[in-house]
Amino acid sequence: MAPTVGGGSLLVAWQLKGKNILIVGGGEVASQRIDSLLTTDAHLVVVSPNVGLNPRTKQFIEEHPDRITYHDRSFSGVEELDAMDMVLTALDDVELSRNICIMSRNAHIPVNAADIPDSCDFYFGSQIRDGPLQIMISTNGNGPRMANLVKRKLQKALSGFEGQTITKVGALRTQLKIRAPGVGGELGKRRMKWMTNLCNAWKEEELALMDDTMMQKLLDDGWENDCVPSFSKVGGSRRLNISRCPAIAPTLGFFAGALCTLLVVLVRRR
Ligand SMILES: C[C@@]1(CC(=O)O)c2cc3[nH]c(cc4nc(cc5[nH]c(cc(n2)[C@H]1CCC(=O)O)[C@@](C)(CC(=O)O)[C@@H]5CCC(=O)O)C(CC(=O)O)=C4CCC(=O)O)c(CCC(=O)O)c3CC(=O)O
Ligand SMILES: NC(=O)C1=CN([C@@H]2O[C@H](COP(=O)(O)OP(=O)(O)OC[C@H]3O[C@@H](n4cnc5c(N)ncnc54)[C@H](O)[C@@H]3O)[C@@H](O)[C@H]2O)C=CC1
Repeated sequence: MAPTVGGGSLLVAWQLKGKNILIVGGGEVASQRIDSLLTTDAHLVVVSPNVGLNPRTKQFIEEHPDRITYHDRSFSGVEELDAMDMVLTALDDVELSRNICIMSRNAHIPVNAADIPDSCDFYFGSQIRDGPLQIMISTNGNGPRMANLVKRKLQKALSGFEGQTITKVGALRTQLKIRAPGVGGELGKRRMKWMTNLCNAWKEEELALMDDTMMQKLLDDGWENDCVPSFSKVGGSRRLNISRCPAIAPTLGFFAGALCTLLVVLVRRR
């Protein structure tokens, strides 16, 4: 398809640690919102009568009393928005949802209403998470179910090692920044070039297998001499174990199982 200019939305990884999020409603959709927001280290305030709570919402409230403040009542008015950094409605009452959107906008607080796309400042999307790797699939309001189906396709294309690989690369970057501190300038350029070369040169599993000793050697022999040594040169061995993302591994396991079955059938036919 031809690239479009306009009509899209900005895809960002919104940092919400320590922010206050108000969720009005406690049903099925609210439970999905809570699930997504708990990953962000935000503080959640849920306002919803207990009778309407979905079992998962109830469970989240019980399991995370330090992260979720729960008010067993109906939405009481604009004062609920005080000190909020974000507002979400997940209600079976579209009029109330619309009013909360208006209040939030007047107070300059970003708002999402699950039932009124036109009133949302941002949309949720289908997500794939593996450690620090976060992939969001958005159809920009056109087909939420389609977002879920595209996610399944993408999950099959992933190895399941990406999360661990990125975690290790992150640890190496941190060490490199300690060894060669400073922002920007020639040093910054050199750091970026070296990291790019390493990520390009090593296989994904090799990066995932990096341990502290290998990182030390990489920095001593590689960074200090402005080169990228091979995996084996810094003591790497493929016999070490790497763990796959459980959400992705079963897919691979299924295909491995299917392949074995196919081989057995072919051998028996002969
Ligand atoms: C605009 C948006 C606002 C927002 O929620 O931020 C919105 C709005 C609405 N969704 C509705 C329906 C459904 N939503 C889902 C599922 C998801 N909806 C999600 C996001 C979004 N939904 C935002 C746009 C995202 C985008 O376009 O990419 C996902 C991706 C993320 C999440 O919610 O966390 C999550 C899948 C996560 C996953 O499984 O991976 C399903 C399927 C299912 O439940 O399996 C159905 C039924 C089938 C269908 O309609 O497709 C209706 C009622 C429509 C009606 O009455 O007919 C509205 C309101 C309207 O459209 O008027
Ligand atoms: N964005 C999305 O992904 C989707 C959106 N929807 C829409 O989202 C809305 C919510 O859907 P569900 O969570 O399935 O509904 P639900 O019926 O499970 O939950 C509604 C919740 O709102 C609470 N509530 C009602 N009046 C309230 C008030 N005055 N104050 C505080 N809480 C109040 C109820 O107690 C209940 O917890 C629906 O309008 C639906 O059309 C539905 C599916 C997906």
